Amino acid sequence: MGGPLILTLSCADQPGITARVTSFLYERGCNIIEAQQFNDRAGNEAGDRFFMRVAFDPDGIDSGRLGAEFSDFAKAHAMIWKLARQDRPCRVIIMVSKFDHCLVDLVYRWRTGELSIDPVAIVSNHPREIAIRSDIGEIPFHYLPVTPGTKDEQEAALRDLAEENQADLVVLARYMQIFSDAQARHFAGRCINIHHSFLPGFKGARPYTQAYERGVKIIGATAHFVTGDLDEGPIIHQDVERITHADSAADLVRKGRDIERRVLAEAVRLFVEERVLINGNRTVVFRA
Ligand SMILES: Nc1nc2c(c(=O)[nH]1)N[C@@H](CN(C=O)c1ccc(C(=O)N[C@@H](CCC(=O)O)C(=O)O)cc1)CN2
Repeated sequence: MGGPLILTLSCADQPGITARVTSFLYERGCNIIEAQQFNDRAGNEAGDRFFMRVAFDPDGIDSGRLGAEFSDFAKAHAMIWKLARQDRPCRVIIMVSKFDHCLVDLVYRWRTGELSIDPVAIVSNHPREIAIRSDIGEIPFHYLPVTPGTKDEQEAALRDLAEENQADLVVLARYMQIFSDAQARHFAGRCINIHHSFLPGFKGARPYTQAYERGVKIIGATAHFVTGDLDEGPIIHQDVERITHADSAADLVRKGRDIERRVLAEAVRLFVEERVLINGNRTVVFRA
């Protein structure tokens, strides 16, 4: 019998829903470790939306049987839900173009046991000697070059790689090619990008140049889910740093690297721990 399970769900808000979910677990001998919920009263046309994350010890019940019984419960409440094992590492494909600082940071946090991930592949649209300047050890590297004429094939190759490796998550760690709408839809909710600006400011290419020319006093980074709309996916995590008039564009790039690394790592941790729920074009993040 494995360790704790994590149940995440969303549904139309309804009186007593929290009690019904916790009672469902209690009646099957489960012991709740952590529970958080949020009721989005943002005035959606469909009404208030309820979100919940429950970590629990299944104790006596088999997770397969629990899932089957919860499936009936979820149908009765029109829930979107997921049941995951807390101790199962998240199988991750990490994609990179020419700047590997975020990639190397994720690999370090994996090697030290900080991030519960299993990096099943590293993918770049550039050859290994261009894309990777650091030791990535035994992680398989896949060179997937792309041109406008080969984009369909290159994207199909990524889908095949994700399927073959049963990847749970694709991380765009400064991967600088735009996913087609179809590719973004294929990986909806399981592809995270690190954008090197404090969105919604400075979308698109070369955000540090844009920021320098605008004369900003703060720079930032944003980790978000990838959608067909460039740099407009639901935001997971952001952070910023102050800069001054004396900082050059190169200084912004240098100072930005540290922000990008920590923002992406935190977003991956939140995803791995099933703490991020998508709420339209926003997220609900149940932080520890
Ligand atoms: N469908 C999506 N694909 C990608 C997203 C996204 O949000 N939705 N994020 C990007 C990463 N990114 C910023 O974080 C980004 C990448 C590329 C560009 C861009 O304009 N690229 C040019 C070429 C630039 C170059 O080669 O240096 C282009 O493709 O025409 C802007 C932002 C990853 N993919």
